[in-house]
Amino acid sequence: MSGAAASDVPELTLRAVTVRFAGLLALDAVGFTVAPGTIHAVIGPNGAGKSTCFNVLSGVYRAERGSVRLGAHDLTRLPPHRIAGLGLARTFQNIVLTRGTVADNLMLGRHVLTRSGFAATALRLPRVVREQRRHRERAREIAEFMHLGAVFDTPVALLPYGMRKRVEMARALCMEPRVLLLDEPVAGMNAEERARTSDAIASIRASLGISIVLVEHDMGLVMRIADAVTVLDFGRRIASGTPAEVRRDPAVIRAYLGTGDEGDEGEAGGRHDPSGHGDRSESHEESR
Ligand SMILES: Nc1ncnc2c1ncn2[C@@H]1O[C@H](COP(=O)(O)OP(=O)(O)OP(=O)(O)O)[C@@H](O)[C@H]1O
Repeated sequence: MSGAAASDVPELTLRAVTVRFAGLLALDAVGFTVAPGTIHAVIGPNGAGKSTCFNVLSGVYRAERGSVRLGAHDLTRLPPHRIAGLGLARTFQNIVLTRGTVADNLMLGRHVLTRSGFAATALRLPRVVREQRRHRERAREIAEFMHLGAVFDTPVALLPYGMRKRVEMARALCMEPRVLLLDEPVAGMNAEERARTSDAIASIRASLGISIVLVEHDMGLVMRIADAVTVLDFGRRIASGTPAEVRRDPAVIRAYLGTGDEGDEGEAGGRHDPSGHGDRSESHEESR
């Protein structure tokens, strides 16, 4: 499937981003760069600041200090719809679609790109009908690409959980983003759904050439598909590099296992093995 030309995908850069909630430093001068066309994972134990980072990138939270840039554009003070309009689409961790068919949900994603105004749409002018048809064709193409072609006209409520999460990803792709933010895309999935979604993410990068920023607790997935990893702990960037580099970084191992003192592991709830051999995805399965 065709997507953004590689030259269209700009670098995404966070510089010294600081976010504070009533005195708590959720992000403390965090910076990293997402190279065009790469999968960049942001990992870290619970409460490390990953979601806050995503919310700053998508304009939901505003940085107290620092900046976010997408190529020539300064996103730091822009509202979410302007950021989306510049080509940054996101999925949400806890949203499970329940309404409409797959096609309806994907067409919502096309809404950002629709030119016709309310009156023209209500009057069903020929050019509006043509535009709608074009959007629907593209939505179907994206559905096929995400292995959802067979259920294009099926109500999402009838689909299994893993497929609904893929519909959400397809909806974000329907915005024709240059950067896709995926917030825990495999949380709650069983092993088969995880494998399918992981393949889908890898083919988005390979076929569309867009950048992907990924927050994920499933270390196996991160180690398999990420090109670069930024590790946060208590709001600070403690490491960055390739998956192989960060998995053997002593600061990362300490962060995931607690202080390193014996018997400390139990207390460090939510701290997991960054090696990718044991991950907490099993607990997600239990929680479904
Ligand atoms: N809206 C908010 N108001 C107050 N504190 C917040 C808010 N959002 C996040 N925090 C706090 O900021 C810190 C970072 O939270 P954040 O959700 O970004 O971490 P996380 O790495 O995404 O964690 P998890 O893996 O559990 O989702 C935590 O201490 C959290 O309690």
